Amino acid sequence: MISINLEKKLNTYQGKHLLKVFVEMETGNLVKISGPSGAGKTTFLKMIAGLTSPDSGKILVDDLVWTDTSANINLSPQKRKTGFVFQDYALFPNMTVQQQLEYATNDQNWIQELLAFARLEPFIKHKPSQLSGGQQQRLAILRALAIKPKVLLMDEPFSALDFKTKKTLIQELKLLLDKNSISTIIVTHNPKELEALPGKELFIGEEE
Ligand SMILES: Nc1ncnc2c1ncn2[C@@H]1O[C@H](COP(=O)(O)OP(=O)(O)OP(=O)(O)O)[C@@H](O)[C@H]1O
Repeated sequence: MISINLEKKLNTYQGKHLLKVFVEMETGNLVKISGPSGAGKTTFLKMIAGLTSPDSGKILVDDLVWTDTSANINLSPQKRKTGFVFQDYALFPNMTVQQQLEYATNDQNWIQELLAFARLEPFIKHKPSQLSGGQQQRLAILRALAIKPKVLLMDEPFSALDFKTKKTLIQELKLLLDKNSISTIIVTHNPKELEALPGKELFIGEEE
């Protein structure tokens, strides 16, 4: 069970805005987060990853406390082991497909399994600029999964892709998540595009 209850005052160009989110999910399930631009969706993911601190709140992951502001607990990003897939992929431009995965894990069997799953084996010697948008996004997902994350966080992962590539990738992601039972939180502008992925939907909107 994962329980996340966080509050943070955001400094937006329209003034202060209170981001307040409560979500509970079974381990291995998926939650889809949507909401208007600037609502704090990315900030919410960053607080889960430990990259930004909340003003108050608690994060519990399988009985382990990641954050508890009342007890002054805030685990480092390394200790949380979250996988983060960014909107712009954030791949290392000078590393090949294989090197990006080896940077994340030493487990060669797991790397081979991931590469086979994403059909990227023929491209292991390629750098990101030599890959299509869909292949780059597959690689970004594989790299996040390579560390065998406790929670996979995805920030608008499909927004840069065309409709057909998006649809194929979402189907692939569904199989991968089902097979490996990975708890996933995915942010989208457009919840409709994630219809094929079963999971709770949560809207982050205006609070104050
Ligand atoms: N550490 C922080 N402290 C206070 N405010 C912040 C912090 N980080 C971001 N913000 C502000 O919070 C607002 C929301 O940003 P965020 O990127 O989380 O929104 P979003 O919902 O992901 O938007 P988009 O859909 O456009 O990506 C922004 O105005 C930003 O300036």
